[in-house]
Amino acid sequence: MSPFIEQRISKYGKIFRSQLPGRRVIISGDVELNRIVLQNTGQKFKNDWPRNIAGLFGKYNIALLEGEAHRVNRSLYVGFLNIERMRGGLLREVDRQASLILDSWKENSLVYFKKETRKIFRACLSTKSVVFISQAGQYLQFAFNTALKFVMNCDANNPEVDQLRGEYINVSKGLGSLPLKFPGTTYRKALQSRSNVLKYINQKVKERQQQINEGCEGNADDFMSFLLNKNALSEEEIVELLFGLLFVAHDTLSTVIPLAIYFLEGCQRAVDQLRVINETLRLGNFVNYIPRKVAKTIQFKGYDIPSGYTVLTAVAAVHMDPSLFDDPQCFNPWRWQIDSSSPARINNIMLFGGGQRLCPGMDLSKLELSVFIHHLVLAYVWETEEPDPPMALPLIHFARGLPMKIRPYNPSVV
Ligand code: HEM
Repeated sequence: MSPFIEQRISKYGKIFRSQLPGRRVIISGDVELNRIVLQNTGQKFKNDWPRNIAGLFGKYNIALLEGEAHRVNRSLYVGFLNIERMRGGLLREVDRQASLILDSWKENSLVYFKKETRKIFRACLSTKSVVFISQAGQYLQFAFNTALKFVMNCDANNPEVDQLRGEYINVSKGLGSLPLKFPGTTYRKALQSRSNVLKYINQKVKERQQQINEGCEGNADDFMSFLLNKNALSEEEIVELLFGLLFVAHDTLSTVIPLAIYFLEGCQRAVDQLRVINETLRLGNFVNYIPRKVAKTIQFKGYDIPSGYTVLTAVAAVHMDPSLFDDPQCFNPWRWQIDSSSPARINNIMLFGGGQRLCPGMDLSKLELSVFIHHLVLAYVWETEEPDPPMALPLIHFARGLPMKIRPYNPSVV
């Protein structure tokens, strides 16, 4: 078993209550309880958000909103990321961005993401921080550029894009740091970067609002125009919403794409059939657990689940549960085939949460992942240069940036 998979299993039991005084938390790796909790409660542990996350996300972030404010924000996300837009402009954009990245890979070259990343982010990162983001490299570029286009119609060749991406990397590092605001701390840098990005977006929103007022908006089918034309939120809320969407839309996918590539290596049948998305999401366990506040006391399998407690639905434990998935440590995309005798069931996959808070980016994520992998397997054959398994500390990263040797795919040779 790879250390990555071991890490994801060993952290969780089935159901247990935190023994620490004052911590009203139940951690659950039980599929049934997690399904009940995710489907029936939308409430999060609002006031208990770790301070670094609350500070960096801001008070208008959808994950921190409750009640009516959450409903309004969520309906805007869902309204924008609809199926027509996905099939039309979004699919074209994802396709274009994936081709741009993959066309730039040269015959027999070693795609060493750490180096690429160093080049891209030289201006804003220390050597130490390169290790942190090294897994992302070109995937980060792909996911970020795609997101930037549909969030605020900004092109990758815009000179401000590299700078903006660097600022977001700082924000991402801040999420995993201690909330210390002393000069030089990771958290302080992250707050500064958040404020730089907000200033940038604010400026763009003002420019766009003016264009709309003057009737010369052009045909930008992006989230910014969508929000401004809806007139449902204040300018401050719009800026925060754009900041949040840009973050979540690239931070997630730039990690999940290299996970798919990692699991696919040495699994030629899977590459041929490309039924890998569900299996990558199950085994990659990008999200550890999803929190919900218990609304009403219940008894469950001999456990008291008291009102007011937080249940951490340990979705990774469900995904690795041998009673739900045969040989759960094994990357086996065929378990998802309809005629498979294996008990894999799509509703046992909880990576995107559920109920009132089900991830609105779920379909877009699967689209981006599929299109990128589709272009990759049609254009190239790859092997990793040396073992570089993913590690979760707790954010997932590849220590060496998953260096790969690639050559063009030639069906008559392979
Ligand atoms: C593989 C990629 C992704 C994974 C694994 C993922 C996972 C999740 C999870 C677990 C939640 C919490 C759901 C809950 O509380 O029940 C969530 C929420 C959310 N996600 Fe994603 N996500 C991904 C990509 C995206 C993308 C690409 C977007 C935007 C385009 C996005 C936008 C959101 C938003 C706005 C929420 C908050 C929903 C709410 O609180 O109502 N996600 N995501």
